[in-house]
Amino acid sequence: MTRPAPATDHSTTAEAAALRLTGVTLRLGSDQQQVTALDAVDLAVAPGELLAVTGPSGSGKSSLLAVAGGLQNPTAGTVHVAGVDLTTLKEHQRTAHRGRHIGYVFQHANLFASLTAREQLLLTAHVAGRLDHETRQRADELLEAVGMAARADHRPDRLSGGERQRVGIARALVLAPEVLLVDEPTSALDRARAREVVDLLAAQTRAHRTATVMVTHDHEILDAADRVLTLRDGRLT
Ligand SMILES: Nc1ncnc2c1ncn2[C@@H]1O[C@H](COP(=O)(O)OP(=O)(O)OP(=O)(O)O)[C@@H](O)[C@H]1O
Repeated sequence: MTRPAPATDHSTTAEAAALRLTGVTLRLGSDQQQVTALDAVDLAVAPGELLAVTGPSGSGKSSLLAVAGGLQNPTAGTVHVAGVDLTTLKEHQRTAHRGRHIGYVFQHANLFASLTAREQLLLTAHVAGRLDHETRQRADELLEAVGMAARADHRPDRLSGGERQRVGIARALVLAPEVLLVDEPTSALDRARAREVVDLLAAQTRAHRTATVMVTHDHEILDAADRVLTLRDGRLT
């Protein structure tokens, strides 16, 4: 399955954005001790764009991913993923929409110990009810693309940290999501592996035209992003 060439123009009109947050505020905690984790955030990410979001500890980075991924409903504002406002959906509809349109890459790859690299991808497809010929083929293509074809039958205990992270990236892409949310992908890796992983993320973002948001503390990888935004006290600048 080939998609059109990546857009070079990342100007994110409402229509073009695969992910769009408008006026998103998230308040957490009790009435007495309320924290504004996100404060009137507006954000639009286009297909094929890698956006890096950085910011100090407690600035709202995890909250941003949780809201963008539909894991947390904002106190105010709208969150459009692939044209649908997640905040208007019922819980089961949101879960279904999330599964269909959003891929996640975590800080640690979070692979199943008993499954091979290929099986990690196939399980994701199976859970989504999409373990068909096309998806199996896509899984093999992705393992090839992330340089893991030769180790597709290895379990995680026989893979390095960087290799596990590569499998995690391939797994996040197996259902061809429009939006890819990435949480500190390099924090467990040495410099060389971190560079490989972020370059791979950038390449896959372009190849698969995902709108990718990567939260990171790691300033050395920011050059791989098309755009860098900073969160401070829940405000995005
Ligand atoms: N469940 C919660 N209840 C109350 N406050 C919370 C809760 N979760 C997070 N917060 C607060 O919301 C703010 C944003 O937290 P968040 O975890 O999004 O920041 P972060 O930038 O991801 O931090 P880090 O880089 O340390 O992971 C912080 O002030 C945090 O203390």
